Amino acid sequence: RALPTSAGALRQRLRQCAERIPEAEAVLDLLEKCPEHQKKGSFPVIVFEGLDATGKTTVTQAVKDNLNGILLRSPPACISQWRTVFDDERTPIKRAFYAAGNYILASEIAKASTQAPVIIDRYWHSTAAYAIATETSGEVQDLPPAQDEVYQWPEDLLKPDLVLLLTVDPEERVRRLQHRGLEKTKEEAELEANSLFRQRVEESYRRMVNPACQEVDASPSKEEVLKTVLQLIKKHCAF
Ligand SMILES: Nc1ncnc2c1ncn2[C@@H]1O[C@H](COP(=O)(O)OP(=O)(O)O)[C@@H](O)[C@H]1O
Ligand SMILES: Nc1ccn([C@H]2C[C@H](O)[C@@H](COP(=O)(O)OP(=O)(O)O)O2)c(=O)n1
Repeated sequence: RALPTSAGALRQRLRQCAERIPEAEAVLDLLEKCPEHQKKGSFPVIVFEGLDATGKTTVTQAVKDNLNGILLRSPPACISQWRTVFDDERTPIKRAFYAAGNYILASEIAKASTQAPVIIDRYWHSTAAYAIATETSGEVQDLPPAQDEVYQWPEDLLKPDLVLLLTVDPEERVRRLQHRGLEKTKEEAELEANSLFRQRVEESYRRMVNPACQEVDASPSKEEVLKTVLQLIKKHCAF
């Protein structure tokens, strides 16, 4: 399968292409500096997932301000300048890059969660959901069955305390995309053109387990969504 699900597997894949792609060597160097099996600090780690334009950037910023937290994202800033290089590569190499981003992010999370609540814009669930949706075609019924191991969290990757999946109804999502007009990744362009792909990504998010995502209807106003999210955090994360 295209998605490597351990640090060892993704390192091996990056090593195989490092001679041809110098950026892969650079990612490997950064990975090397991250100790394996990172442990969380005592502050909660809260992840926001969802399709493009569901409001992740908006709500993560607001939650960060509200909780005096630290905001992180996957892929992390230290490798995001190489994103365009890997987005143009074959699927297995591209997936290894995003997977590596999550492992590098884990060491940032470990450190930050000793200091303050950590809010994260995309993490493993995004890497998995986009990979699964890209490898299948057609309807959500054609996805791997619900109990398949592709929906499992990697054993050696730091787990968050809470994962909130933001969903908006399709009409509202198109409205938000149109209002924004930022440059989109190739995959996001396809996503817009192909609503079946969008459905497969969202259904894959819903099937993820250990930890599973908790779905939040992000169609209401920014204030309403923030209120709902803060209540969920209060309920699930004692701090
Ligand atoms: N609850 C909301 N109601 C209406 N518009 C919103 C809401 N949340 C975000 N938006 C707008 O929708 C667009 C996409 O939001 P953004 O936070 O960038 O999403 P993402 O990070 O998930 O791609 C932005 O123009 C943003 O201002
Ligand atoms: N942790 C992550 C984050 C993004 N990806 C991939 C999946 C998609 O191809 C894109 C989506 O990223 P994009 O830049 O559109 O995300 P935003 O909505 O701007 O936050 O990146 C990933 O595989 N793993």
